[in-house]
Amino acid sequence: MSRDILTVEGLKAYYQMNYFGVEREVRAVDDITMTVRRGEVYGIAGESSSGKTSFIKVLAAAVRPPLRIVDGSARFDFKTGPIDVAHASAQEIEAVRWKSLSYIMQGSMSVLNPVRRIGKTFRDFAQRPLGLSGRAFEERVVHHLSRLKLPPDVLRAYPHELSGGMRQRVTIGLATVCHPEFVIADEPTTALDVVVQKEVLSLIRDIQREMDSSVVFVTHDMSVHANMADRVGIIYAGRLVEEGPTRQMFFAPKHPYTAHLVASLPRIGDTTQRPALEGRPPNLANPPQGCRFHPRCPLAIEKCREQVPPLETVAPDHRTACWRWRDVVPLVGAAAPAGVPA
Ligand SMILES: Nc1ncnc2c1ncn2[C@@H]1O[C@H](COP(=O)(O)OP(=O)(O)OP(=O)(O)O)[C@@H](O)[C@H]1O
Repeated sequence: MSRDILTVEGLKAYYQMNYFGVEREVRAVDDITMTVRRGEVYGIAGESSSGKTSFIKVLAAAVRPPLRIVDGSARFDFKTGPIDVAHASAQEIEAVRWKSLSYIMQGSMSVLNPVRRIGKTFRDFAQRPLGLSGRAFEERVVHHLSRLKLPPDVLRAYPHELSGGMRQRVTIGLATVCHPEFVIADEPTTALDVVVQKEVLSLIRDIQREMDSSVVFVTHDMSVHANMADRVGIIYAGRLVEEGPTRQMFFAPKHPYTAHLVASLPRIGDTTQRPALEGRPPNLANPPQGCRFHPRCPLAIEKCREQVPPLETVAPDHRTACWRWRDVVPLVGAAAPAGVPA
């Protein structure tokens, strides 16, 4: 069995729309190549509309029109065999769904049917993949819920009868009850208050460790990455622009965009103005030539306007797509941002 459980190669997924006869293409995922290891937690960060959700929709085999896979592959190497979710049939996806590959979606209500009791939803999701029925199934679910600190009576409740934090734990329960090898989570704690957020994140981490599953999660909150991820990948305008071990990403970033994301985090006791990044992210229907970050980059030179920088390895496990990575000023020695372990 290879060390990597997921291998993404040259993946492109575009929204293809037709407005009154005019074709329009939004290049939300544009040539992403990366891997995720067994047992690893890989965090994906980037600002709004950079393509994070579109990317993980491909990984979660949840692509629906107008999003279409245009090129590349996303191959999982599960114990039951390999599967390229970018090209698999609905039946092949069905065979790995929940048992091998599961998805914690944005906003817990979207996955919970408001007119169905939680227990019924568990049955819909997990009974077939687990191959259990009756009492054995119920015992398994109740035991799993207890690990999530949820009482058995949630099974009789309707979603609206639970608090936001409980609903989110139910969602995590649904995504993990079959002990999947790979869990994908999209902003799993958005809309929760800080205390519940911490609880939910440590639950995901505990369950991941216990099951030795791999997790890919998306959040724009860098302090969550600092505390959860083994490695972090930064997406800018549909492309992976840097990835590396979490600590290095915070203290020795090699891409000016990552350096900006880290520098703009608040630091305890520091009241100086945070540097603002000028300009807006590019329109993905018509992205700029060369490096997509060049119109906003303080280090941009002529070459950046003309040539796309390849993702090159600059340190063990650390890759960046920047012609000027040697000139990116690291934050080593600076105070750790709030919420980031020093
Ligand atoms: N259903 C859709 N139809 C057309 N374009 C879309 C659709 N959904 C997203 N897009 C576009 O695709 C691009 C990437 O969006 P995506 O939601 O993947 O970004 P994101 O990084 O997850 O953003 P956020 O953090 O706000 O969720 C954006 O330009 C967005 O406007």
